[in-house]
Amino acid sequence: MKKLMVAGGRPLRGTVQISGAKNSAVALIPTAIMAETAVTLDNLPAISDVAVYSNLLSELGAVVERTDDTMMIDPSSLQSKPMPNGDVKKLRASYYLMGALLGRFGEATVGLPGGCNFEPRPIEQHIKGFEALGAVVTNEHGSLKIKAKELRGAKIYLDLVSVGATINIMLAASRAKGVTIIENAAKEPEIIDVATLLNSMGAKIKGAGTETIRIEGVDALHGCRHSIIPDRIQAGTYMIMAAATRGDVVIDNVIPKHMEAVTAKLQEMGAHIYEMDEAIRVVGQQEYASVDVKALVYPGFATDLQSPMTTLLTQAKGVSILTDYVYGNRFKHVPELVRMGAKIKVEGRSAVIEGSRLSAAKVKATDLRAGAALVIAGLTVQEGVTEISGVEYIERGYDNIVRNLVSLGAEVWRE
Ligand SMILES: CC(=O)N[C@H]1[C@@H](OP(=O)(O)OP(=O)(O)OC[C@H]2O[C@@H](n3ccc(=O)[nH]c3=O)[C@H](O)[C@@H]2O)O[C@H](CO)[C@@H](O)[C@@H]1O
Ligand SMILES: C=C(OP(=O)(O)O)C(=O)O
Repeated sequence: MKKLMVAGGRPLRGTVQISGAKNSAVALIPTAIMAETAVTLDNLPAISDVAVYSNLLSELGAVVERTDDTMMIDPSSLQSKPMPNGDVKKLRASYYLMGALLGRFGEATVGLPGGCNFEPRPIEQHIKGFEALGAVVTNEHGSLKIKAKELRGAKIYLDLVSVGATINIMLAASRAKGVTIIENAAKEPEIIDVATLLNSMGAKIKGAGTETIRIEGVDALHGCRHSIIPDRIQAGTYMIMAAATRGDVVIDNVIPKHMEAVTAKLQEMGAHIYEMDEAIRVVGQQEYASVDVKALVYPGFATDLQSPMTTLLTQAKGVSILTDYVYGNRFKHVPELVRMGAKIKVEGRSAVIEGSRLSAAKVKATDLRAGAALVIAGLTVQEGVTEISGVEYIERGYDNIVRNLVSLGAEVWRE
């Protein structure tokens, strides 16, 4: 089993380049299969979720060519075949194959998704959307079989704000007859990124990034070239790392607007932040004030940064309360941080975090962002080496994390 070793006590200094966004990439790759000609994606992150998705597309018969951070997807000979098991279970975003295959072929059979399972993550809103568009959905031995004689536009009011459901409905509705309106849609930047690609492919989508999205179905979609937006969660993680190690880091290739909730919280704690056009500099301080954080849907503080933020809050004076309104049980990092000396209690959907000194320990990442939280903890420890297992989770979403941290002066290696 691979392990990540972190010898802490060194302030991070220098510049880190942020790759394209995982949550965009894993939606844009399946979106590409709706075209009749090749789609090229630039600024692709080097993460395992992307590698797994590339295998899924090859399995379906697409030609996929990858060079550096570019992926060419030629889906002209792709077919809709059942994908009940195997790689679909390795990542959450395999659910986008449902909307993409349904849109292009009128049918899809896809196993229920895997990914980070920090709590049950139902997808009934996706199903409600497919059904509203005229599909019949059945669950057969853990796979969803989705079939439509004809997809028809519909008005769909989501019961809750869901990134996955919003994108999945956008995908299928792009090829439906007539107009679909999604109300109470998610507003995450990744949704705008998917709508931008779809529109470049010939779709007619308006309102992505607002709570009402209007999709006018079209008869066919074609290939194009698209550059993926920067990963705001990786960027936020490096911002938190810079603050936690009392370092001075320029986080480059970011959209500062996407980072506002993190920037505001770090400033409230006392960190100094300088925004540039496409970069953010974080200058850490020796002392931090405790703050309360509420993880919410965008533009609120991202739930995906909740675990990294938990670690930073152990470095503040006094008691901070961090509440996750998106995933109320996303606290698997807490017992591991407690092993490292953190004083944290979970109460309902909140973590109550008291400032404390962390020490090196053997800990286990059980999901992607829990892994990031442990890396940050390891970096803040003054003496000793923190040994983190479960590295495969971290590799799902952090592009070249070891190389990046080493270039910022950290002592981090794989074993
Ligand atoms: C691949 C990807 O982009 N993953 C992101 C996406 O996940 P994902 O798209 O799975 O998350 P959603 O936005 O759908 O989930 C938000 C909340 O709604 C609930 N829900 C969602 C759908 C549904 O049908 N029923 C239901 O109850 C979920 O359990 C959760 O409590 O958004 C999450 C919230 O920002 C992020 O943490 C994930 O990193
Ligand atoms: C939860 C996450 O990813 P996924 O939805 O792909 O499991 C994440 O990126 O933090």
